[in-house]
Amino acid sequence: MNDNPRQLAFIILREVERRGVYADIALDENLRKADLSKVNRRLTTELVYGCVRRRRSLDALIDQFAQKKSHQQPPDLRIILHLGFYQLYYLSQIPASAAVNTSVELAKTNGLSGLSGFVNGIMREYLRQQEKQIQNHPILRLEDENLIQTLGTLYSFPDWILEYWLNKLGLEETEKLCQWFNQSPTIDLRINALKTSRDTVETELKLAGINVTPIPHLPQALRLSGSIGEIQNLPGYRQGWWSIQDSSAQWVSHILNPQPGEIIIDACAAPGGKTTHIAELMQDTGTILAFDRAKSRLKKVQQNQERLQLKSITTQVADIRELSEYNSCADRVLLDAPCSGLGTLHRRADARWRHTEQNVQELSELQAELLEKTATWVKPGGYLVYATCTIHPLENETIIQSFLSHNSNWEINSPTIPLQDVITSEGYLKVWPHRQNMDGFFIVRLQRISS
Ligand SMILES: C[S@@+](CC[C@H](N)C(=O)[O-])C[C@H]1O[C@@H](n2cnc3c(N)ncnc32)[C@H](O)[C@@H]1O
Repeated sequence: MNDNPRQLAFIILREVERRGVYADIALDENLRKADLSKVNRRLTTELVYGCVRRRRSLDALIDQFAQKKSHQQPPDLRIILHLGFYQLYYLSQIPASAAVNTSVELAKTNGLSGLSGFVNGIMREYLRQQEKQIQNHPILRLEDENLIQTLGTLYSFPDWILEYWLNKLGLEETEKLCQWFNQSPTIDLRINALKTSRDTVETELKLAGINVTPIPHLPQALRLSGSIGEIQNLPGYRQGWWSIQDSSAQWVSHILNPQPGEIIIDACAAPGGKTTHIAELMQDTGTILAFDRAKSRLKKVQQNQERLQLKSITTQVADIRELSEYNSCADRVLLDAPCSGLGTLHRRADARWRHTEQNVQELSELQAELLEKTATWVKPGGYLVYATCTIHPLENETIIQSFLSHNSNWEINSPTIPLQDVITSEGYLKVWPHRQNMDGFFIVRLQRISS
């Protein structure tokens, strides 16, 4: 058992930085084993996600105050300095003395007693500089001559992502997007209209002391803010009144526009956020085939179907590239494609460091292959919705343009929705997070106009 949030954060960060474990998985596993108060759980979570997200900025502080560069420091010491600087630079509620003393303690308890004086010295030097700091001269020193590196140091993103955003959005919007991705994510609910109404859920949540606001233009969406506690304990969860789903993702099934009684294929369905939405929109009539190659994730589709008390979904574990049946048999197909998730960087602290231009390219090839395959399942006159939670064109526009260039029997069927400013002239729905205040998304509806 570990009841020290900083020591636990150190252990988790070591798993993330040195063994490559996903931050959310390492955090969940360790929090489950630990015996922490609610306050200390929150602090551990903040420290882990904060240090992972701000790694580049924290390294820049080490580079600025130590003689050796961050990557030359002993790996455990670097983690301890990240934790210390994160508290000093980003967490105003933690007294500086507590940040320094606990970091020194961390060095001593983790086999780095000989370097505890160095930890103390570097953090006190930071505080001395901070005292001297004049307004408009931030303590984090920026290399003004290179804009991408300046932004990278300040907002902690890799160069290749910043370069793309700068080209696409310009400086002002890029900064807004960086700031947006560096905040903690909000939680949106999608109300199960077959069980209850949005007003009822809103009232019940407010009675339970939760801050909640309806989201404009989306009839089933509510946004929660502030302290929420365990999701499973919120009113209506066990009764299947709602699911957690970001507002952007809720647009996908509305744009698919499934009709009662139809045959729908959800090609990459797990864990079932959109599959269950489709079933709800179809009044739970008709047939929904939900495929996914990940067996354990597909189980969640079944669990969600049971909790929401739906019955029209049939699941099948499959790599869809290997399915030979289903030719021209579906009224509508949803391809919610595997993607880099570059529109949801605020949700996964380490995602910005895991992806590379190379792996976006590889994903793009897989997406093109999945689109060719799933298009064969649609009846003449039927629809296919292609969606991703990335804002990278290689995974979005490029895939669709290439598909249309050699499939003349398909065209874009531009959706009419109340939020018309997110529909481009080509008919794509593109959500930029900092503009619409929701996850970044790309959605397009295609129609098979002839056989
Ligand atoms: C974006 S996620 C789907 C999210 C889901 N639609 C939802 O709303 O909950 C993409 C999914 O594609 C699945 N996948 C990737 N390649 C696949 C393939 N070749 N065949 C079937 N499923 C695949 C992954 O296992 C993953 O669950």
